[in-house]
Amino acid sequence: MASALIRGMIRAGVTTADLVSTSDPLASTRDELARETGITAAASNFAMVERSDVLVLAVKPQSMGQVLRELAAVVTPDHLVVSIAAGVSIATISDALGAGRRVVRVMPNTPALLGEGASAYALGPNATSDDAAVVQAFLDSVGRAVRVPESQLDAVTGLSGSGPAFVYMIIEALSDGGVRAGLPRDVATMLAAQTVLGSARMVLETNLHPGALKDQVTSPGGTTIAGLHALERAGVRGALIDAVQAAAHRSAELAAVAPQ
Ligand SMILES: NC(=O)C1=CN([C@@H]2O[C@H](COP(=O)(O)OP(=O)(O)OC[C@H]3O[C@@H](n4cnc5c(N)ncnc54)[C@H](O)[C@@H]3O)[C@@H](O)[C@H]2O)C=CC1
Ligand SMILES: O=C(O)[C@@H]1CCC=N1
Repeated sequence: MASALIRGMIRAGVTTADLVSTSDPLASTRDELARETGITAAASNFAMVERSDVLVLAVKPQSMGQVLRELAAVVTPDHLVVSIAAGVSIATISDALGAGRRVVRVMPNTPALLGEGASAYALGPNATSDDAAVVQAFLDSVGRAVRVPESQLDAVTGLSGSGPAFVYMIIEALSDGGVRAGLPRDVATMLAAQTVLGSARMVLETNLHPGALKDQVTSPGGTTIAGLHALERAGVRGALIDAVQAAAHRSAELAAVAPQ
């Protein structure tokens, strides 16, 4: 996820490679990212803190405890700390880093790589309006971003954080449908992906309700209503609601198991 954000931000021109550093205990990971993007690889998290104003914590929730312990001695109120870890609360991060630390919690998603991310963020009690502006600009450069109360971030994680995987599965299944109906795989996958992309843009750019746009496609006694009936019989709406709810629930569970 960090790689997608770094590449997306440099691609958008909101920062330049010489202003970004990465640290990762896996030398191959940090060196490859540095080589491919032109950013600097730091030898340790400690070295990163010394040279940075904004620290983005992009490790697995299960690794956050260790990282926060490493950083506690060196992070000051002069740093803005941005966490993208699912399920790790602002209170957990603030408690580990010490009083007065400026913390923002973000839930991005991987299409940020292409400037099409969907992100939400919440401010910790010491984060300033300038910090909000920095994070908003950083996320706007890689897609759309919205500020929410922290209590909504598990729901965001279930919807847009995990959502790309749900959509990829839908695209793969639509492509299977095309193949089942006789199309070559490459044609089917292109048509499926472009149909999802175009439909998403229709929702965002016409501001019409998705149900109204659905009705525009659906002729009386036609092909679309036959397909919609099959989807309703299979419970697709319920399955997608369950998927988002399950992922949101898991995000809340990670809060309990994450940094110890
Ligand atoms: N993958 C996704 O679509 C999204 C992930 N996230 C969050 O982003 C975070 C990272 O997830 P991924 O990028 O998928 O995982 P990843 O496993 O691809 O990346 C985590 C990186 O952290 C490094 N790392 C481990 N311990 C470290 C330490 N002590 N110091 C510095 N680096 C360390 C690992 O070597 C690895 O390169 C997670 O907390 C996840 O919840 C949030 C939104 C979307
Ligand atoms: O699966 C995960 O835990 C991460 C968080 C959101 C997307 N991927």
